[in-house]
Amino acid sequence: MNTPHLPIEQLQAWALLNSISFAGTNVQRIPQTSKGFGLISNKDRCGPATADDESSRTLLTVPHDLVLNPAAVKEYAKEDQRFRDLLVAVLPNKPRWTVLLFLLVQTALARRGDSSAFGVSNPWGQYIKFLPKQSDLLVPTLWNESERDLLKGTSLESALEAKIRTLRREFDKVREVSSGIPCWDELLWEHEMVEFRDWIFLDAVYRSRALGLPRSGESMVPCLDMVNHAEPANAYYDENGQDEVVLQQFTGVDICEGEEVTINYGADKSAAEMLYTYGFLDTSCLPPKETFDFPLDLAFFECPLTRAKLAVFGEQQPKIHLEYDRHAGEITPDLVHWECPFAYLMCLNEEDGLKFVTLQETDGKRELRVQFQGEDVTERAKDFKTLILDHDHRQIFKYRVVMAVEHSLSVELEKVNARKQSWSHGPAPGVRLECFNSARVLTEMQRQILEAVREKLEAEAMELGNDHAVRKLLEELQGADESE
Ligand SMILES: C[S@@+](CC[C@H](N)C(=O)[O-])C[C@H]1O[C@@H](n2cnc3c(N)ncnc32)[C@H](O)[C@@H]1O
Repeated sequence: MNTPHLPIEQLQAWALLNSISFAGTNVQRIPQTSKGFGLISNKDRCGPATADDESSRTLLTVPHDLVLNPAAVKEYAKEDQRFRDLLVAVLPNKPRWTVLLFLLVQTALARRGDSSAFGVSNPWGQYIKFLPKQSDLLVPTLWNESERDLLKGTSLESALEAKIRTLRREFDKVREVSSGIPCWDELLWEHEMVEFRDWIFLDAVYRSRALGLPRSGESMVPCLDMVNHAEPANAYYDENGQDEVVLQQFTGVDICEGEEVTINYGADKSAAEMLYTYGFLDTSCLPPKETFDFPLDLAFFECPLTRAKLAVFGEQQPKIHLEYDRHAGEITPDLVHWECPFAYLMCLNEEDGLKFVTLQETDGKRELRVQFQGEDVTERAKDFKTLILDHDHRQIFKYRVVMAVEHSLSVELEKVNARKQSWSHGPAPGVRLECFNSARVLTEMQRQILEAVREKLEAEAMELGNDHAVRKLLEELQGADESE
């Protein structure tokens, strides 16, 4: 079901009604781009040389009570008994979830049309009608299956799968709990007013439009969330002495009549993060450090202790973290860096001095502890890279780690390389050009980094292979293979 939309020309009237002031700016569609709407200056503005004259630099002011964040939703719930019941029943365990629940209810009310029977009306009930349509939001959780396939072999493949699983769990819980409350069952489910795709959409909306306010924290601010990203940007947001959210022109920066007003969504965000969060990649201003994670392939170790190792490490899907220092130059093995703390624990066995014990606590609970060379090291489970340094076989352990990480990266590279040819054919039917282009840029960038890390790992394996103990181990393994 679609949410009714309001033409963007009506935004000024909605803003006036809610005491938002645009100071010589207005929201318009940005032509010849896939940006959607943006904020445009209606006049020439010479950037003041100093920060003193705050009011002349102000482009937009939004009252504090329109800011949407978990605290604001809790305030709203104080006035609206039925929503409060829903919140208490669902018991969202993450603050973000509280906001999504609020937006889901506003969506259902907007679709129903007559919301008078359903509690306290809220400006967001109208504002959500100015938000992009689901088909216009290019955040990858909303890409179709063929588009998502393009991200196979990139760091976003497993991140997206995990995210969709989490969203599914959340939505199922909302559905299960709210259908047990008659008024919410009627509004949300009786006429299938909302569905899973709405939950994915609202998550994408909040992720791509929330800003980190200095005092109020992560929040969505109506109208300010119409401002697009640029690097360098010509404006920034802040909270003033009256608790209002203000958009300010940078000192010393001019903005011409008709020019777009922009902010910076985060100078340190990697390409993958930009695509995941906002659905676009701006290759003209990539951050100095590119960082991303890949899952470590646990099957490689064929280890019966895997579950115990994961439990003491405290992660279910440990990652290999990769970094590339873009400012230092082209992508080469000496400018890339890898980390995988779990692999150092994963590569150890009982014969290396690793032991798991369960302790009975005074309250009857049992606790899993890990020992290494006779010492309890549970609190240092993430630091086996250091713990192995005193061991006679440290070079062998490092060799195992390098081989395991190289194997995992090779699996990803194989997936990426398998699709290399298809990029030259352009997007397949049903794949949007913007998604195709973003996926191609991300894939190629990460492929080059993966190749450089793999080269580095090969060099590290070669160096470790010169170690006497490692050579002996390799000869033994080779002997065992030949005798099989
Ligand atoms: C905070 S909203 C900005 C308002 C949005 N353009 C709209 O029409 O509602 C963020 C979204 O705007 C788009 N966007 C912002 N900056 C962009 C840029 N530099 N290039 C392409 N899209 C951009 C992306 O779709 C992003 O998810």
